[in-house]
Amino acid sequence: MSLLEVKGLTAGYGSVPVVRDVGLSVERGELVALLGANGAGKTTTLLAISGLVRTYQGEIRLDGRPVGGLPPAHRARAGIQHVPEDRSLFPSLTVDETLGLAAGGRRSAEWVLEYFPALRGLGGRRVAALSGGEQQMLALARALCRDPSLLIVDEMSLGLAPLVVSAFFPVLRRVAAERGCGVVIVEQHVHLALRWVDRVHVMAGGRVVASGTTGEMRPRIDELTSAYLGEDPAPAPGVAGGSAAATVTDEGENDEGVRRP
Ligand SMILES: Nc1ncnc2c1ncn2[C@@H]1O[C@H](COP(=O)(O)OP(=O)(O)OP(=O)(O)O)[C@@H](O)[C@H]1O
Repeated sequence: MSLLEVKGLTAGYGSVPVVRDVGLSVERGELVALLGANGAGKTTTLLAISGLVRTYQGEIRLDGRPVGGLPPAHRARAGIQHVPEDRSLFPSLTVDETLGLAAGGRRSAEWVLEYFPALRGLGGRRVAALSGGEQQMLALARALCRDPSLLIVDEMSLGLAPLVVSAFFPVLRRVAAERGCGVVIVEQHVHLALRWVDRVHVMAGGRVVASGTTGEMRPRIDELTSAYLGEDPAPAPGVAGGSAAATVTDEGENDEGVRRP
């Protein structure tokens, strides 16, 4: 049984469906990328999985349990954590306050900081004073504080340099492997995603038009790019990967050298 199974999902805004008959799955410990050009329906699909937009038809199962009828807060309790495109952090809170609120006093956020050690030195800093990379780290760390079984990350790279983004992938791989959670990422850097994820779903016009393992999709990258994906804002030359703990303290810095296993 897959961790997440989505079948025949039709969802949208008001009375207008914008994604139709979407099917996808995520296994435990797996990184899955949702790729597609602007407006393809990636964000809407993720929002529908989290219960944040209207679903007209279809099935969403988490660990075999139907969650499609549950309100967003119940889906979150069931194990779904969503890092939205805008990260939705509170600018006036400090890093410690943000993580403390997310942990809700139930458990320490200490284990989360092992994945993001750069946040340790920033505990008293307000979100508004963090760099874009640090804010993304905090948004990911906040989501992990709830120990999700499914982590959804929309546009992880938005506003960040490819070098910074490449530092997050090995961390997510480690999280998935060590915590056994599934991770779904919308990523605009197609080549970067293909270097790190296990499986890919390509969306166009509100539908999933291609799916496969990274190994299956890599040889099709040119075909998929010209048909559906548009231009890839390709990673900077020489970006090979990042360390398994995000140490980005400012845009443009990371540890390099760890490749996808
Ligand atoms: N709040 C909304 N109300 C109505 N239509 C919307 C709304 N948000 C998005 N849409 C429309 O839904 C379609 C899919 O948008 P969506 O944001 O899901 O695509 P996307 O693949 O995530 O694109 P991008 O990469 O640009 O974020 C687009 O045509 C978009 O204009």
